[in-house]
Amino acid sequence: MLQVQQVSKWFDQRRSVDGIDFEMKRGEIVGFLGPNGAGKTTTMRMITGYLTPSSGQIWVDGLPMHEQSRQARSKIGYLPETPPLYPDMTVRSYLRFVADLRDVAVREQKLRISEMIDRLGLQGRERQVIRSLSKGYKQRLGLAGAIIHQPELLILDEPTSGLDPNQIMEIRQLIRELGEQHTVLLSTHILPEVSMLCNRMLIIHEGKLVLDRDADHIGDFLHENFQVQLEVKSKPVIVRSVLEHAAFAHTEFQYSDTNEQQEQLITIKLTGVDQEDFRESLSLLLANAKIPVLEMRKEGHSLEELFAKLTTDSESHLDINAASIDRSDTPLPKEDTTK
Ligand SMILES: Nc1ncnc2c1ncn2[C@@H]1O[C@H](COP(=O)(O)OP(=O)(O)OP(=O)(O)O)[C@@H](O)[C@H]1O
Repeated sequence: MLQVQQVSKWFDQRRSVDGIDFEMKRGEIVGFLGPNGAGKTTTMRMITGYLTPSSGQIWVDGLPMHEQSRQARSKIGYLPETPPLYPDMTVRSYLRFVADLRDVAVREQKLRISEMIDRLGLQGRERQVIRSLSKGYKQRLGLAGAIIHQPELLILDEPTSGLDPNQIMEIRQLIRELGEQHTVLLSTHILPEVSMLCNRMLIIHEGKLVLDRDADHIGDFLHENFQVQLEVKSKPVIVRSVLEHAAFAHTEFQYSDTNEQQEQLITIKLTGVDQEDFRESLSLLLANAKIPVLEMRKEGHSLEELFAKLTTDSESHLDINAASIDRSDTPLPKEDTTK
């Protein structure tokens, strides 16, 4: 669906994107991660034809962007970080305007606009002026505008940035639904967002692609053992006696009252002996011992951890050059934790 071949972009004397090379297959939802200024937006703008690469080539569904830009662009829907909305237009008039711009046949426009309004949950707001929409609804409208011409490839630049938690959940759900019909490339700063929405992740750092990997295997990449944060209400002495003999994890306890016989809130960090999920064994163990669990949370990996690993450890087990990206879908060998 998309081929990005050795693409670079120079601004004045500075190279912002440096030899990026990747492909996307039809139906994939790919997360594009990177810190501020890494080159995500610049890469996305080149893919959408808004910027011309200084070198390298881009192909969309077999169409070369450098030769058949108009046809290639017709296959793409693009939602920039700030959607290009006109505040004085109404929702419906904006969609009609974008439909015209995107060459949707006049006879089809009415039906297509109604479809967008239904699909993006904009019912009842057709006549509302854009400036009075909430940020979440503006984002829905931006998405509607991005897909009104039925593109095969959808490029979303930080689609949840600046939204409140409820709006974030709603937009993520919409992206999941859009992913059923479109190939999607979405940029984000949020690592869990990639695990939630994407089946693959690309990481860009200082203009170079440093990781291209199946989204399920980020934990494997970090060589991290499974971790759980637990909150229970009990006597520390009881919880210790139950958990300290558990073979699957090591424990770290935190509680305020030093009297071990005093019932209290106890926070426990459990680190597995390997990457296996031990939550089921843990629940059974606690249930058998009649220890009330107030919260059990799987610990995630932060993007900061991942970047730290990529940039500081890169020499030891990851080649940071775009030419030798690790594109393995199989877990890397486990780290020897006995050392
Ligand atoms: N039009 C431009 N002229 C000059 N430099 C630019 C231009 N556009 C981007 N850059 C520079 O290119 C680099 C990459 O910027 P880009 O916006 O692509 O990063 P990003 O990963 O999208 O960052 P963010 O997450 O902050 O949006 C930055 O150093 C930026 O200053």
